[in-house]
Amino acid sequence: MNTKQKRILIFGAGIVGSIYALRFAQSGLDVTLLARGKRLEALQKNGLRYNDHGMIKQMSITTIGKLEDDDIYDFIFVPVRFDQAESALSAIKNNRSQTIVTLTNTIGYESWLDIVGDRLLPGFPGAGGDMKEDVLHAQFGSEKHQGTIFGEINGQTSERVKELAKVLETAGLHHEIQHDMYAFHVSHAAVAVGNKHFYTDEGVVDLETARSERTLSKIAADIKQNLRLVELAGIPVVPSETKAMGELSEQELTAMYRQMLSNDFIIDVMLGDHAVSQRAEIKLLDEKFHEKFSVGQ
Ligand SMILES: NC(=O)C1=CN([C@@H]2O[C@H](COP(=O)(O)OP(=O)(O)OC[C@H]3O[C@@H](n4cnc5c(N)ncnc54)[C@H](OP(=O)(O)O)[C@@H]3O)[C@@H](O)[C@H]2O)C=CC1
Ligand SMILES: CC(C)(CO)C(=O)C(=O)O
Repeated sequence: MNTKQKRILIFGAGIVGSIYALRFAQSGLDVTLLARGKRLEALQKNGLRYNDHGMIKQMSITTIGKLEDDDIYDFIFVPVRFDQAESALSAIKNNRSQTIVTLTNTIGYESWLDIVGDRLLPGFPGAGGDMKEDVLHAQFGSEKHQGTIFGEINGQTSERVKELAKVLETAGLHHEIQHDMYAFHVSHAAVAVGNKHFYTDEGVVDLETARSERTLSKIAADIKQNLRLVELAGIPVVPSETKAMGELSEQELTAMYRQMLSNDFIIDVMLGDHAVSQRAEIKLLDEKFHEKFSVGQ
């Protein structure tokens, strides 16, 4: 079957889901977007609105609010937050599609496998951004290692892995087939949970506080400690860019984050409107990471 004839569902219309849906639709792929609540209403009323180099544009994309069991897709992408993944997968469980690609932070697959079995193909998004008043502000990573990362849990290059690579190629997207997805996810989470220091009980700290020595030195210390815990558990830190972060001094990591926080796009990703709603994900990921990898476990 031609790649453009493959049916693709994006289950979840947040930032990552919207940007993949947009790119797939722009590339002529057969994509459907599942949304809920106010986001569903907005998509049905205005289409998918997005920022393109300062101009607000709109794309019409087939949007649904409910997935029927016999509505079968070649790939269902699940770009939801870690704290939402189990309920999203449970909502897909009875659908008869065979491949469910998660684009979600995680530190393991046990509960997901319990829900959808070996239909699970874990991945990680190669895109990021923010959503402001229902307008998507996002972009894909510009390097291969920042592309869409995916792979079978057993590391094999299965037919569906090859087919997914073709879909991403058709959409002109960087991607990397990862043979140790678990190591990738755990390594990535070890770094991502450092962002907990950007949160307060009310929301997100301001830019000045985020860039302060006090905040960044806590993030740097956590990242080093977390990556050490991953290695102590006998898990390789991947990719090499993440491993290299663990080898930097705390001062170097602090300087790296300060530099990142001088880029408007990264400021939006880490401290923008969406970061506020991501608090629950980072908190849960941090808790689960430390339950699993604390010294002595
Ligand atoms: N945004 C970014 O810059 C980056 C994100 N990531 C990771 O990618 C993953 C996805 O993130 P992101 O797109 O930002 O998250 P969002 O919160 O923007 O999107 C998740 C979307 O999924 C919807 N959703 C969740 N569960 C269901 C369900 N059961 N039924 C229907 N819709 C559902 C949510 O709806 P509702 O709002 O109603 O809950 C929301 O629209 C996360 O793990 C994140 O850490 C990784 C790198 C960068
Ligand atoms: C940067 C962060 C924490 C925010 O979206 C993220 O989700 C990630 O890279 O894993």
